[in-house]
Amino acid sequence: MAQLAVHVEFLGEFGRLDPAEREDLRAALTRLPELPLETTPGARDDRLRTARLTDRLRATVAAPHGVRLLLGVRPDAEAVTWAKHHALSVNTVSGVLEITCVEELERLLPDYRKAAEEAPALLFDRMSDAQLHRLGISPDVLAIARTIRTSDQLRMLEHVLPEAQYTILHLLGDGLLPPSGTEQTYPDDVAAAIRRSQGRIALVDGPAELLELLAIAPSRQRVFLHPEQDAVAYRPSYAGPAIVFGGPGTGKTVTALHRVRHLVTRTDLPPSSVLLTSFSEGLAAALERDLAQILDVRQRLAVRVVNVDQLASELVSERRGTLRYLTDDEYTRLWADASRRTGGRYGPHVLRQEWEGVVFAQRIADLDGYLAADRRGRGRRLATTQKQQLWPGLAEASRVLLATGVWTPLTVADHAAVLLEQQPEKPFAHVVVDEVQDLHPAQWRLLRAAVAAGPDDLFLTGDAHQRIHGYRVQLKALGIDVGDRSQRLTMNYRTTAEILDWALWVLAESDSDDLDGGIDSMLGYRSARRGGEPELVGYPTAGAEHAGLVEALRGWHAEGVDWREIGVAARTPQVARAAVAVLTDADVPVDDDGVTVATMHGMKGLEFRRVALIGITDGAVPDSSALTPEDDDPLGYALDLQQERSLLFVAATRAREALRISWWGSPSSLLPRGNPFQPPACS
Ligand SMILES: Nc1ncnc2c1ncn2[C@@H]1O[C@H](COP(=O)(O)OP(=O)(O)OP(=O)(O)O)[C@@H](O)[C@H]1O
Repeated sequence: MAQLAVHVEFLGEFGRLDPAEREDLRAALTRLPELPLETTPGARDDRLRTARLTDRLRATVAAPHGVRLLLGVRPDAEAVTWAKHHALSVNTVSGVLEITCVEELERLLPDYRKAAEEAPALLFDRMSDAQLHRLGISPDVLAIARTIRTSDQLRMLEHVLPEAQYTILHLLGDGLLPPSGTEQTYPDDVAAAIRRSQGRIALVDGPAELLELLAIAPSRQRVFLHPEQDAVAYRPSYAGPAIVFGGPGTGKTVTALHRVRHLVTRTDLPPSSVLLTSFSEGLAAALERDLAQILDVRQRLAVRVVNVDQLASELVSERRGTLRYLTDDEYTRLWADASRRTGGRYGPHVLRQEWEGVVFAQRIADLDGYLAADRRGRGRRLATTQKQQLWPGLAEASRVLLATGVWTPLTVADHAAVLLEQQPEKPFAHVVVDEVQDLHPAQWRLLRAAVAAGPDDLFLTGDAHQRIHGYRVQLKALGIDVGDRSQRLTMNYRTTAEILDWALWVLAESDSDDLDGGIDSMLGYRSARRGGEPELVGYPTAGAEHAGLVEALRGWHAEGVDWREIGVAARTPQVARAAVAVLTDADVPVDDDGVTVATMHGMKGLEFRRVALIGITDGAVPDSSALTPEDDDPLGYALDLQQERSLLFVAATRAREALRISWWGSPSSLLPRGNPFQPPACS
């Protein structure tokens, strides 16, 4: 009987299916050894076959002599097209199996060549064909590599090129790999290459072992890392702080978890010497749960998982006893008072933003300091007289918040930072932070002070496009210099191409800051999967929208979607609460065993099979109370509006397979109309 094998890409896909679908497939896959393998007329490579699994699904299988390698499971016609367009080969340098979308390479080459003729410089100009060949670049990949102008253009080819070759080109393009190689070449023996590709392919003894493998596939942190993620998470050492960017669902959290794993397996570390943190309690709890799955008990002891506010509160209350925090109402009153101190010239929202984002962010103590302050990224420039008018309100806020013994999470973070800055011994040997885009400078100072500067001190992951708490920072100014240790993940494993494209369009502005004074572009983000277009539904009244929501959720459930796999997101807590009441009345479960209903802020870090965004109504989204008045400060208004887009973007990208957006009355002005995006041909 042929040797059975499974590609890890399939294990990832399998893990994302819902339990019922997994069960059906599991049963069908036990028959894989004896299923008839069909060739595809006109196929590029007759070793790529398909096998019918269910009425709707086919397996794609690589079947060189003596091996059956399961590559994926796709709807009938899609599987056949996939098998027709791809080809197998052996990497000449590493000897691993390669899969190339030959059809797409050939389709793109003429246009790429034409564009390259007009380009002043190309990405691999400084390397000879022989050098690239010695690194394992095959002739067909070389042909297209010779037309590439930028790293971003290369990223768009990620799913067209063989994985190992793409990774080499990607590292070369970013200057992370010296252009040396080897003369050794492996022969074109695909069966041997499969046996050699242990990192990406699991060999199994038979159906029983295949089932065992499928049983561990569903856990999110047990994914086999993509080479792009692996290179980042398991790099032996970084000379200083390192940062990883990536769009939603690109595996930043998974990569952060594996970095922690690398740090604790590399050397024996004392208990709690690695800090793994994120900005909210819920996110830290999820990190803690996921980490336990990839570390043994001894390794787990070396890691402290806690959110930034909790860490700060522990450090400060150790010295100051129980801390009294301002309530939300007191905080609102504080800004109303501050506004009065400016003679009502500036509103509470503007004062709060100016104090949190400039005065407190930069530890400014007096008017002279404020007049000299750098306000980059904070909206419009302020004239000296305007700053003088604002100052009494800002000084009043500083007096209450810094001198009266009441606290907010941000003032606690800053105080904790001061305590750690003064202490020569730092509490952690390594600090790993997820979702860094939402941290305030005071929190950054705390994290900087929690670990001595040096190799592998800070490992950061985030996405400026998902910033929903509005603090823009320049890391260098906060003592965190990432130098050239900034990397990007581009493959979205969560969302379908259709949902991602729609969400990117909502974002409207494709570029955002990269926390380092540069730009983080969305160019090159790709989805591993395809699905239906997002559904957009308008209703005449709020009552009708509620009825439509109940009907839609019941429909999803009837199609076999578990209630727990459905998320409903609203812009405000009031809209979310109204939805909970309506769903409860309609006997739709809304609790730990039911549908999750949350605000868009609360959706961060979660993922669901299907998501409904509700109340996306003109006047409600964007939320006018979150916007700086446009007349007061047009640039501040634009920044706030971008943040409202980011909120919609975050909420939309929680959906794995289906997204529904509804409103009543007129739709929100943030919703795109029509859809000019086409998903990539070769996903
Ligand atoms: N290499 C991989 N193979 C298969 N699945 C993966 C891989 N990497 C990540 N995933 C899956 O993709 C999903 C998103 O991963 P993760 O939460 O780490 O992304 P993220 O970049 O942190 O997302 P976001 O910024 O939207 O919160 C998870 O379900 C995860 O298991």
